[in-house]
Amino acid sequence: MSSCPIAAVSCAQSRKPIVNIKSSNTVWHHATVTRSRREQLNGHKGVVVWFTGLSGSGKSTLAHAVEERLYQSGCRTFVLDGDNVRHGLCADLGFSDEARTENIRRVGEAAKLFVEAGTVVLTAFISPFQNDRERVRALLAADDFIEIYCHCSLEMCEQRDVKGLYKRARAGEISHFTGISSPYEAPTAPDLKVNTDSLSLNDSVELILNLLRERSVIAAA
Ligand SMILES: Nc1ncnc2c1ncn2[C@@H]1O[C@H](COP(=O)(O)OS(=O)(=O)O)[C@@H](OP(=O)(O)O)[C@H]1O
Ligand SMILES: Nc1ncnc2c1ncn2[C@@H]1O[C@H](COP(=O)(O)OP(=O)(O)O)[C@@H](O)[C@H]1O
Repeated sequence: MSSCPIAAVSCAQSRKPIVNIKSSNTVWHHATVTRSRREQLNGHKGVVVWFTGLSGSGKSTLAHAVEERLYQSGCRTFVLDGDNVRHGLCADLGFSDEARTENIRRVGEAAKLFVEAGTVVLTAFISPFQNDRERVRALLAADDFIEIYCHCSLEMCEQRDVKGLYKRARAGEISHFTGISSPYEAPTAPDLKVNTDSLSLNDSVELILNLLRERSVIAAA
């Protein structure tokens, strides 16, 4: 279960938050409808399933395919997707290292709210920096964050070029493009590594669902 929110705030303060907490005269209001009551109602626990990988590595495809399966089995789910979130919550952010760090910080906080709501939230962000991903993990209880590394070679991602962005990045039309002119730090100890350049979509989905069963997020098949 989630830790005391006040403890989470002081923990964030000790880790030097990227955005200073400016609203100092605020007091946490405790809900009577708690996370555990919501989870009881939903029949499953809340969790973050965090997909990371290069553009075109399969994050969105997998997040939505896994969501579909979870939805069909009666789970409360939501996908937070990089492209979509950048149309609203993070519309003010570009692709510098600092902007990506702030993007992931905001998404981590949003994902934490979904977990409090007892939801299985699936996030599809490149999230290229190990520190940023670790900071999100640290926001949550140990069981509440599952990191899935969508592993796919740059060559294959470029070959797929789902949105034509690699071609434009190679032509110099897009700067700071991950894998070309901006770094990607691969996870050193992900909860699961899915090789999307060799596995089928179905097999990849099954791997992830098996992990969710193992972690008791969903009932055994
Ligand atoms: N410069 C640059 N580098 C990488 N990606 C770019 C860039 N410009 C636009 N895009 C599009 O934005 C999507 C990535 O956004 P994210 O929020 O996931 O990025 S990050 O986590 O903050 O690094 C990414 O989506 P995916 O292809 O689904 O990963 C791209 O469609
Ligand atoms: N095992 C797999 N898992 C996910 N996507 C796959 C897999 N095999 C092939 N693909 C294809 O790779 C592409 C991944 O694109 P997308 O999901 O948009 O990536 P990302 O969200 O990481 O940018 C899609 O065209 C998808 O059909």
